[in-house]
Amino acid sequence: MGILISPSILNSDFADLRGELAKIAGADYVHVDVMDNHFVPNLTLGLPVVEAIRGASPLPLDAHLMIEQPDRWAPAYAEAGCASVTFHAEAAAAPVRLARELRAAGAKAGIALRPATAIEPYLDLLAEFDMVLLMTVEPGFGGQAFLDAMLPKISRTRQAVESAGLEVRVQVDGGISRETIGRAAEAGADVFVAGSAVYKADDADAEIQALRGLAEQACGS
Ligand SMILES: O=C(CO)[C@H](O)[C@H](O)COP(=O)(O)O
Ligand SMILES: [Fe+2]
Repeated sequence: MGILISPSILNSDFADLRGELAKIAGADYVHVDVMDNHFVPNLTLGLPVVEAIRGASPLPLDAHLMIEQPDRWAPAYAEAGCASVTFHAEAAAAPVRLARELRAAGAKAGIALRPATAIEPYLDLLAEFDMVLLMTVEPGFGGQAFLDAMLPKISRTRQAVESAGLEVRVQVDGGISRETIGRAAEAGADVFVAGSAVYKADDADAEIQALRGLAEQACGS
């Protein structure tokens, strides 16, 4: 299905979001980290800012909701025009019902797992989702080190997707850089969130293309 790069704006300059969005024109998505200070110990932005980002960038939005009660709040992100809405398995009361609501509202539905959450209970539900987001750091902050211990989970997820004949994307989020993207791609990830790596680079778009090249090389596409 091809490699997708979804830069996270978490560590960009929030005082100049329009300028920061313009730097990543060569990306496939804009990854927007919504944190509520309950599910994770950090507070970022919510629906009004997501709506403003949607108006300021032609790229599709990839919303990563690190919030409690996604069953109650997530559909509004689909209705606001996010192309993809991902909620955490640990916070959702009824993940299948919520995924169906997101799809009915016209968004792709994603389910995210913290590093310590096993993928196995969700494998029989894969057809309900367009994407599985495997966190490769503890959610809450950008700039953390990639957890190599997540590589077997990425492989098991990819194997399950393939053996079920599904077209579910496997997204990795946290610590993705030129140093780590190849290992994640080799394990089977095909959507890569990169925050610090992209926004710390002198040329964000060139960094996106470098990351894309390394991922393609690693998975032989
Ligand atoms: O969901 C996240 C944190 O919870 C961010 O998307 C992620 O950390 C991206 O930043 P970086 O590439 O710097 O790790
Ligand atoms: Fe994220």
